[in-house]
Amino acid sequence: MKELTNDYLEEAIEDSRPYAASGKVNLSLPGYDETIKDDLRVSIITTNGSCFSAGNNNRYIPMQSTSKIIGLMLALQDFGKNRVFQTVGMEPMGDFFNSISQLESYDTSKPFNPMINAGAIAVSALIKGKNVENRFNRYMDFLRKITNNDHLKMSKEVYEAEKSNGARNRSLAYFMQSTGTLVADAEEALDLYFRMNSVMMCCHDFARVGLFLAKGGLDLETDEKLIPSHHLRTVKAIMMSSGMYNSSGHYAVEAGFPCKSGVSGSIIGSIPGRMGIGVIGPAIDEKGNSTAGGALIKKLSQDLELNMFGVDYTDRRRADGVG
Ligand SMILES: NC(=O)CC[C@H](N)C(=O)O
Repeated sequence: MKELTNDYLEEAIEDSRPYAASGKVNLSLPGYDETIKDDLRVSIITTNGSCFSAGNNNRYIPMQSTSKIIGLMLALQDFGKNRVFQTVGMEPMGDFFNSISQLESYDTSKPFNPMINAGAIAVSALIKGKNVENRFNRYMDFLRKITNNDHLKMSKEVYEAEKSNGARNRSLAYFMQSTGTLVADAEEALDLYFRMNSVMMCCHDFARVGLFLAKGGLDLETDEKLIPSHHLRTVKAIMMSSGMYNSSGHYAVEAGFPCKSGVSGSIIGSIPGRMGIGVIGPAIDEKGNSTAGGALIKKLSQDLELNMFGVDYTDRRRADGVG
């Protein structure tokens, strides 16, 4: 096993950076262009509080789909598991995250899971509050506590881009309104969903979210328990089965811990009882996952023996030049 140090992470980044070449930057996001294609950064925070990081950018990027795990936590808090999973399924979809056809084919009363767009929009409708503003404030309060970062905020530019590029998400929302799946008005659910996607975070913040899930849902400053462990377990299980969209099976095998990606090139990883990982690598594959970031996640799993299903000693011997 490799030792987790900043130097090790710098090496791991250089090994993984070439994978950016096979990805594309999501040009619909403000500030995203080819010049950032090779960016790669990682932060790791262990449950005993040690921080490690590497990469030469300290970029704040939109959460995009990594927001789906925060929305799910709030909905679970507000309504409990049974009610949430009456609205949204818990099964992997095996198709693209914004699929329209799958919405009708599985069970017309609910989307496959909360990690795809339709599922997250349905979950947004469940978050309590007297209006969108109030619901979003609850989201931000929770997120600021989780990350211990009071400065987090939404980017207006990203939010405007989400709205103007949101035709596909509107189709999903209005379809769900027609079947009675959405418990709020479609435009309101979408507005909250767009805002949640547009919150800007840095790599350290993403790692903090992973750590929060890994370390029992504690406020990192006060040790106050912010969410019951059984909800965290649900969120991590759903991340494992669906967090990397239709590559989730691949990541379950090759990384072996819960991850959630976003089309901004963000990945949150959570290794229960051990650490949270945040990765930023803006070039993504056709499924919406960071190519260099994904390679890095898999490398970290192997080198640091993070696979929850057991360590592959053959790989270790190979890495050590034995056998
Ligand atoms: N996969 C993602 O990160 C999806 C977020 C994107 N803004 C969308 O709604 O389609």
